[in-house]
Amino acid sequence: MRKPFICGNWKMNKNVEEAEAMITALKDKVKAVDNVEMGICPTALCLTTVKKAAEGSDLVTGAENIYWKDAGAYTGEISAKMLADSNIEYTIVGHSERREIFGESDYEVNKKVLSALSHGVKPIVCVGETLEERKADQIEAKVNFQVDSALAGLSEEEVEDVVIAYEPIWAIGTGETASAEEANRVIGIIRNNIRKEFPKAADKIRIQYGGSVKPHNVEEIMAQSEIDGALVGGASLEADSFSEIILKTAEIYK
Ligand SMILES: O=C[C@H](O)COP(=O)(O)O
Repeated sequence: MRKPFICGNWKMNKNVEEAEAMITALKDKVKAVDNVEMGICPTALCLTTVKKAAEGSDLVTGAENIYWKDAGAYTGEISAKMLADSNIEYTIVGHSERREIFGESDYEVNKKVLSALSHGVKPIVCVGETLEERKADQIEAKVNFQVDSALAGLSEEEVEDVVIAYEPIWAIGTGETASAEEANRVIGIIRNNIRKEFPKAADKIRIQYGGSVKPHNVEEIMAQSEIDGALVGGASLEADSFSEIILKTAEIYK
């Protein structure tokens, strides 16, 4: 069985003091959990604070974005090598906000995935369709293209270390979710597509759902057979709501 992964994406929220306080509160609430991988992706400014505050717990830390070069004249960027040097385990790559607001392409997403893996940092690759694409029956074409592009050039072993987050763009921060069955259906499509090129990795790779995951809907989502966790935005900002999501997932996987 794949170990579920519940990961918070704080986006551009929390200063250093708030980050430390939240992790201190969270780690106490989830200290008994051993069957769910738990993580937080804070801003670059708070990465080492979160890492340090999480010491003594099973919480892992991830960046929200990287650039694919190791070092150099790339103002404003951080590299996978820098994350690895600070023992940061994960990085989100290709979040829809980065694709839409900052124009990040599938080509860049692939370069970032390759760079992350080359430094032992696990990428959480976000994919998902817009409402227009959903209405035009293009969900499958869109997510499979994004996943194929992101995984281009990877070995089967490397694919096992990747996490995919299926986040329908229309469900992010809107309070709207894909029904649990629909999320499960699309995630099944993604897994079957991965199976064509990576038959062994397809059953091992974890595919999360993201988009308005909250304490009140997480049980339904996590009860689905293809869904291996959640990438949580808004509800990861408070220790109470995020720990509730983790504890309910742990209960389902008992
Ligand atoms: O990365 C997380 C997603 O964008 C979901 O955000 P949300 O839970 O606030 O809808």
